[in-house]
Amino acid sequence: MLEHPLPSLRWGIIGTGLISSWFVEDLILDRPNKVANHIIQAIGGSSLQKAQVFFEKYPSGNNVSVYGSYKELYEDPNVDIVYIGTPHALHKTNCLDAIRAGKHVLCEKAFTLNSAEAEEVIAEAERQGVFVMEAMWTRFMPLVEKLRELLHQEKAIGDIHRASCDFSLPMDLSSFPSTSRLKNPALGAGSLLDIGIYSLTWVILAMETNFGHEQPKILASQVIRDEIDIATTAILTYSHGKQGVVTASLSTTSPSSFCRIEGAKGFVIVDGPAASMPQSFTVHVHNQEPVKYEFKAPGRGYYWEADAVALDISANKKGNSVMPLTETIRIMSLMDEIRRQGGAVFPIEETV
Ligand SMILES: NC(=O)C1=CN([C@@H]2O[C@H](COP(=O)(O)OP(=O)(O)OC[C@H]3O[C@@H](n4cnc5c(N)ncnc54)[C@H](OP(=O)(O)O)[C@@H]3O)[C@@H](O)[C@H]2O)C=CC1
Ligand SMILES: O=C1OC[C@@H](O)[C@H](O)[C@H]1O
Repeated sequence: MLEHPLPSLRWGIIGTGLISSWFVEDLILDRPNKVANHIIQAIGGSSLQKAQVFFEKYPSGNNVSVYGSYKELYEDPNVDIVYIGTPHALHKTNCLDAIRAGKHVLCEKAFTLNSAEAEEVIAEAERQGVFVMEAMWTRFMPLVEKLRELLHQEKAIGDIHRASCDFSLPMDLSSFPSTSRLKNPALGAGSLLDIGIYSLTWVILAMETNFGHEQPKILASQVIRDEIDIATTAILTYSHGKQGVVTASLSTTSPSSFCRIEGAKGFVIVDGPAASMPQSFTVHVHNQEPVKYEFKAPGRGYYWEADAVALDISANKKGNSVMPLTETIRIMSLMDEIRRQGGAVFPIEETV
């Protein structure tokens, strides 16, 4: 019998910072049971020197084109999809430019600064007939798939009543330059879009069998310092008294047990170095021995989202079912509401 070749995707990477390096390192990993081939076709930086340094530090093949502008990368006919690893405030423009050049797009979280920007990007992708997805990589981890199966199909802890998740990462912002994406409000800095988005995602993964079936009410508070939210707390209240508690802070450190999900018959604790990187979870059912599920894999795990994208594009899909575009818009709207109550405003929003 003839074997079908694996789908192949030729990636153009824009932004030569931290996440682009992690993404490239994972994509070029030699790993077992691959479902797609990922080719790093091009690297685009804001200068040729930055792109060259990135390429030399993370060598990803012999035929990689190295560009000193994003525009050149968008115009490269050998690039199928653009991976956007730039600060939040640039995502809208970077997405629109790539999409208008006819490229598929995988854009880092948070997808844009707000839901209006997300809608604009998604509408343009629809018009151009290209694939687009927010790179919320944690959703694609086998751990999350197994956890959701246990919570929502098998009802391992019965009806879920509450979930709480924390992502806190102490940052000495005073030591960062004002140009840092983690400090500069004009680049979309703040606890919510950078790390609170993971806490929000976990609460939604735990509480919602069907994403967006019910829109929770939000009660939120933020601590604003030097024009950015350095801490965010939001309570999501669903009908029948179910609640989710979302926390994020740039002053404290999350516990390794960063998420707790409570149901009528027991609870689940999720562990890992951060809410973005879960490694295990333990199911505690009343009067039974706890059961621990551990997940080990090579690298960091960015290839799962990349594999999903490759399979979707080879099937001619324009969006993904694990991170649907409607869900990206809804997450951005929930964060809009959290910021409306909490007080975080991005400079570009003050002028509209
Ligand atoms: N999924 C995950 O696990 C993670 C996701 N992220 C997300 O990735 C994105 C980028 O974060 P991260 O890699 O940490 O950021 P970095 O600051 O490390 O890198 C961002 C890159 O964007 C480019 N860039 C373009 N314009 C600017 C500008 N005005 N200021 C700063 N950089 C600029 C730069 O590369 P160049 O100049 O060469 O174009 C820069 O190196 C964010 O959306 C963040 O939320 C971040 C960390 C982990
Ligand atoms: O997505 C992220 O996860 C890890 C954090 O270090 C980073 O700031 C954030 O962008």
